[in-house]
Amino acid sequence: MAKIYTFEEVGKYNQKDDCWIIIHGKVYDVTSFLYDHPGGGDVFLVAPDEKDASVGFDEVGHSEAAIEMLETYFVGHSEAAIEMLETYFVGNVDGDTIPSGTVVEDNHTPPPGAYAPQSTNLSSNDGFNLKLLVALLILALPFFLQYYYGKGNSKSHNGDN
Ligand code: HEM
Repeated sequence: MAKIYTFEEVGKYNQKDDCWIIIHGKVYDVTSFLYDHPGGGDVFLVAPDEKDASVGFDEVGHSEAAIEMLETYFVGHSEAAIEMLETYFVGNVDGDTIPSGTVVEDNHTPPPGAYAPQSTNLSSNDGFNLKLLVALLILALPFFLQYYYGKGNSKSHNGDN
């Protein structure tokens, strides 16, 4: 489970050699990015009560590449994000029933109602439909053969007559 930080805690990381920022409920350590950020380091070195940069980040209209870069600096969730999760909480999932290989990294945890399990079901449905089709074709094969040879025989009879 990713660590949870309070807004106040994040506000303390406000130095050039240790700088954190909050974007959409997630906390990022951008120290190593201060001098590389195309938009400059000043956007990160802000007053403690301005540490939530979600609006600024969105308003710039950052590229897909920039959004993917966020993961590199992820250190944990903000308290506000965790409180938001509680709003949508309906219950716990039985861990034993989750298929192996579907567990994701903490920083990729899908929000409630995410689509991953559904897509697994879809693909297994596709597999089932294909098997059903093949089985039906195999079952229907004798009828095709009978029809084909039956037709052929009757043709040859007609020819004889
Ligand atoms: C960890 C967080 C951030 C990352 C990884 C990031 C990354 C980037 C990248 C890759 C670009 C180049 C253009 C693009 O690909 O969109 C960019 C440009 C820019 N960013 Fe950020 N950014 C972050 C946070 C912010 C914040 C919080 C602000 C302002 C509140 C900001 C303001 C800007 C501006 C103004 C530019 C445009 C620079 C220019 O083209 O002159 N960025 N950022």
